[in-house]
Amino acid sequence: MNLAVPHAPVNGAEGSGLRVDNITVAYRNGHTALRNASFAIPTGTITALVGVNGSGKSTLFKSIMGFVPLAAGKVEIFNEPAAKALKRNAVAYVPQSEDVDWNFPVLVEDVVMMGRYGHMNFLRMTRAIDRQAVEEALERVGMTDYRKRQIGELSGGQKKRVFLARALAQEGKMILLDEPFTGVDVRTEEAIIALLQDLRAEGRVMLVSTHNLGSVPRFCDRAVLINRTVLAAGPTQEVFTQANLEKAFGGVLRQFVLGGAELHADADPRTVTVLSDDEHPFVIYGNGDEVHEAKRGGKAKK
Ligand SMILES: Nc1ncnc2c1ncn2[C@@H]1O[C@H](COP(=O)(O)OP(=O)(O)OP(=O)(O)O)[C@@H](O)[C@H]1O
Repeated sequence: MNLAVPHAPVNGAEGSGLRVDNITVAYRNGHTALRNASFAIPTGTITALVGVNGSGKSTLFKSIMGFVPLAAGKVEIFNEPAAKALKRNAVAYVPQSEDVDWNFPVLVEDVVMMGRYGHMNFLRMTRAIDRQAVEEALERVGMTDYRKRQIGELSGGQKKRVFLARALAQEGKMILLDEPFTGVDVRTEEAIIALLQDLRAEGRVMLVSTHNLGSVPRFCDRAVLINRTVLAAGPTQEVFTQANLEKAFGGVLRQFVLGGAELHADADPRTVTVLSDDEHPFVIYGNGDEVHEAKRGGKAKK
């Protein structure tokens, strides 16, 4: 297990993407949502951000984006202070659906164009290069046909795609995605995962919060487990273990184990363990060393 420590080394050959160094975030009502949280992730990777409701995932995204102030600690992006990287548009943020006002009357193509604002001058005159970036981004998420639709008229999955397109149009080297799979069907989830994998191949760095535990080992190289602080962070194989998930989720985690005569006709001692916080479960076969993808739509029993 690779417990997060301040200044944890990032993988040798890869560059430093994000370094969260001992941050504490307290809201105005006095609630400390994160305390002494530290982890580091390299470029060219996808990192899962996992934790129970209220564990501080959205707070972490907002503190990286500079939307909430840090009471202590610092965030570095691509080896420079976060504020500097944010100013040069290096970070794109796809917020949780609940954080967006869908009644705001705006066309799909205008939402995607917002990703270009940081590339424009203060008059926000769109240039051919901006229009081309919007077109390419819409094409990449399969939403070209919806460009003239009002954003509020789209389904949950379509809205997510549009916000992904906005992040693409921004050309951010780092993309933060807050629960991109919530409320989307399996096909859209697969499409989003394929897109994230392409972006990883381009050398970008992505931090993705999700409750779909079963999907994490399939597409995330790394995982950060949080509950008001970072409990564990590092490569998925080392960090995304039953013991760490139990630590992160406590009583919220549902678990059932199949073994003995229920599973085998012989004396094979191996078991199937299903862990879920009620989205796609995480299935472990054997003694925890072998990880198998969860069967889609499966639900764990208490
Ligand atoms: N603006 C705010 N003012 C005060 N407290 C807040 C504010 N936003 C969040 N909190 C509190 O901070 C804690 C962390 O919230 P946060 O939204 O970061 O959790 P989360 O892990 O993203 O949860 P979920 O999985 O439900 O989205 C919660 O206890 C929440 O009530």
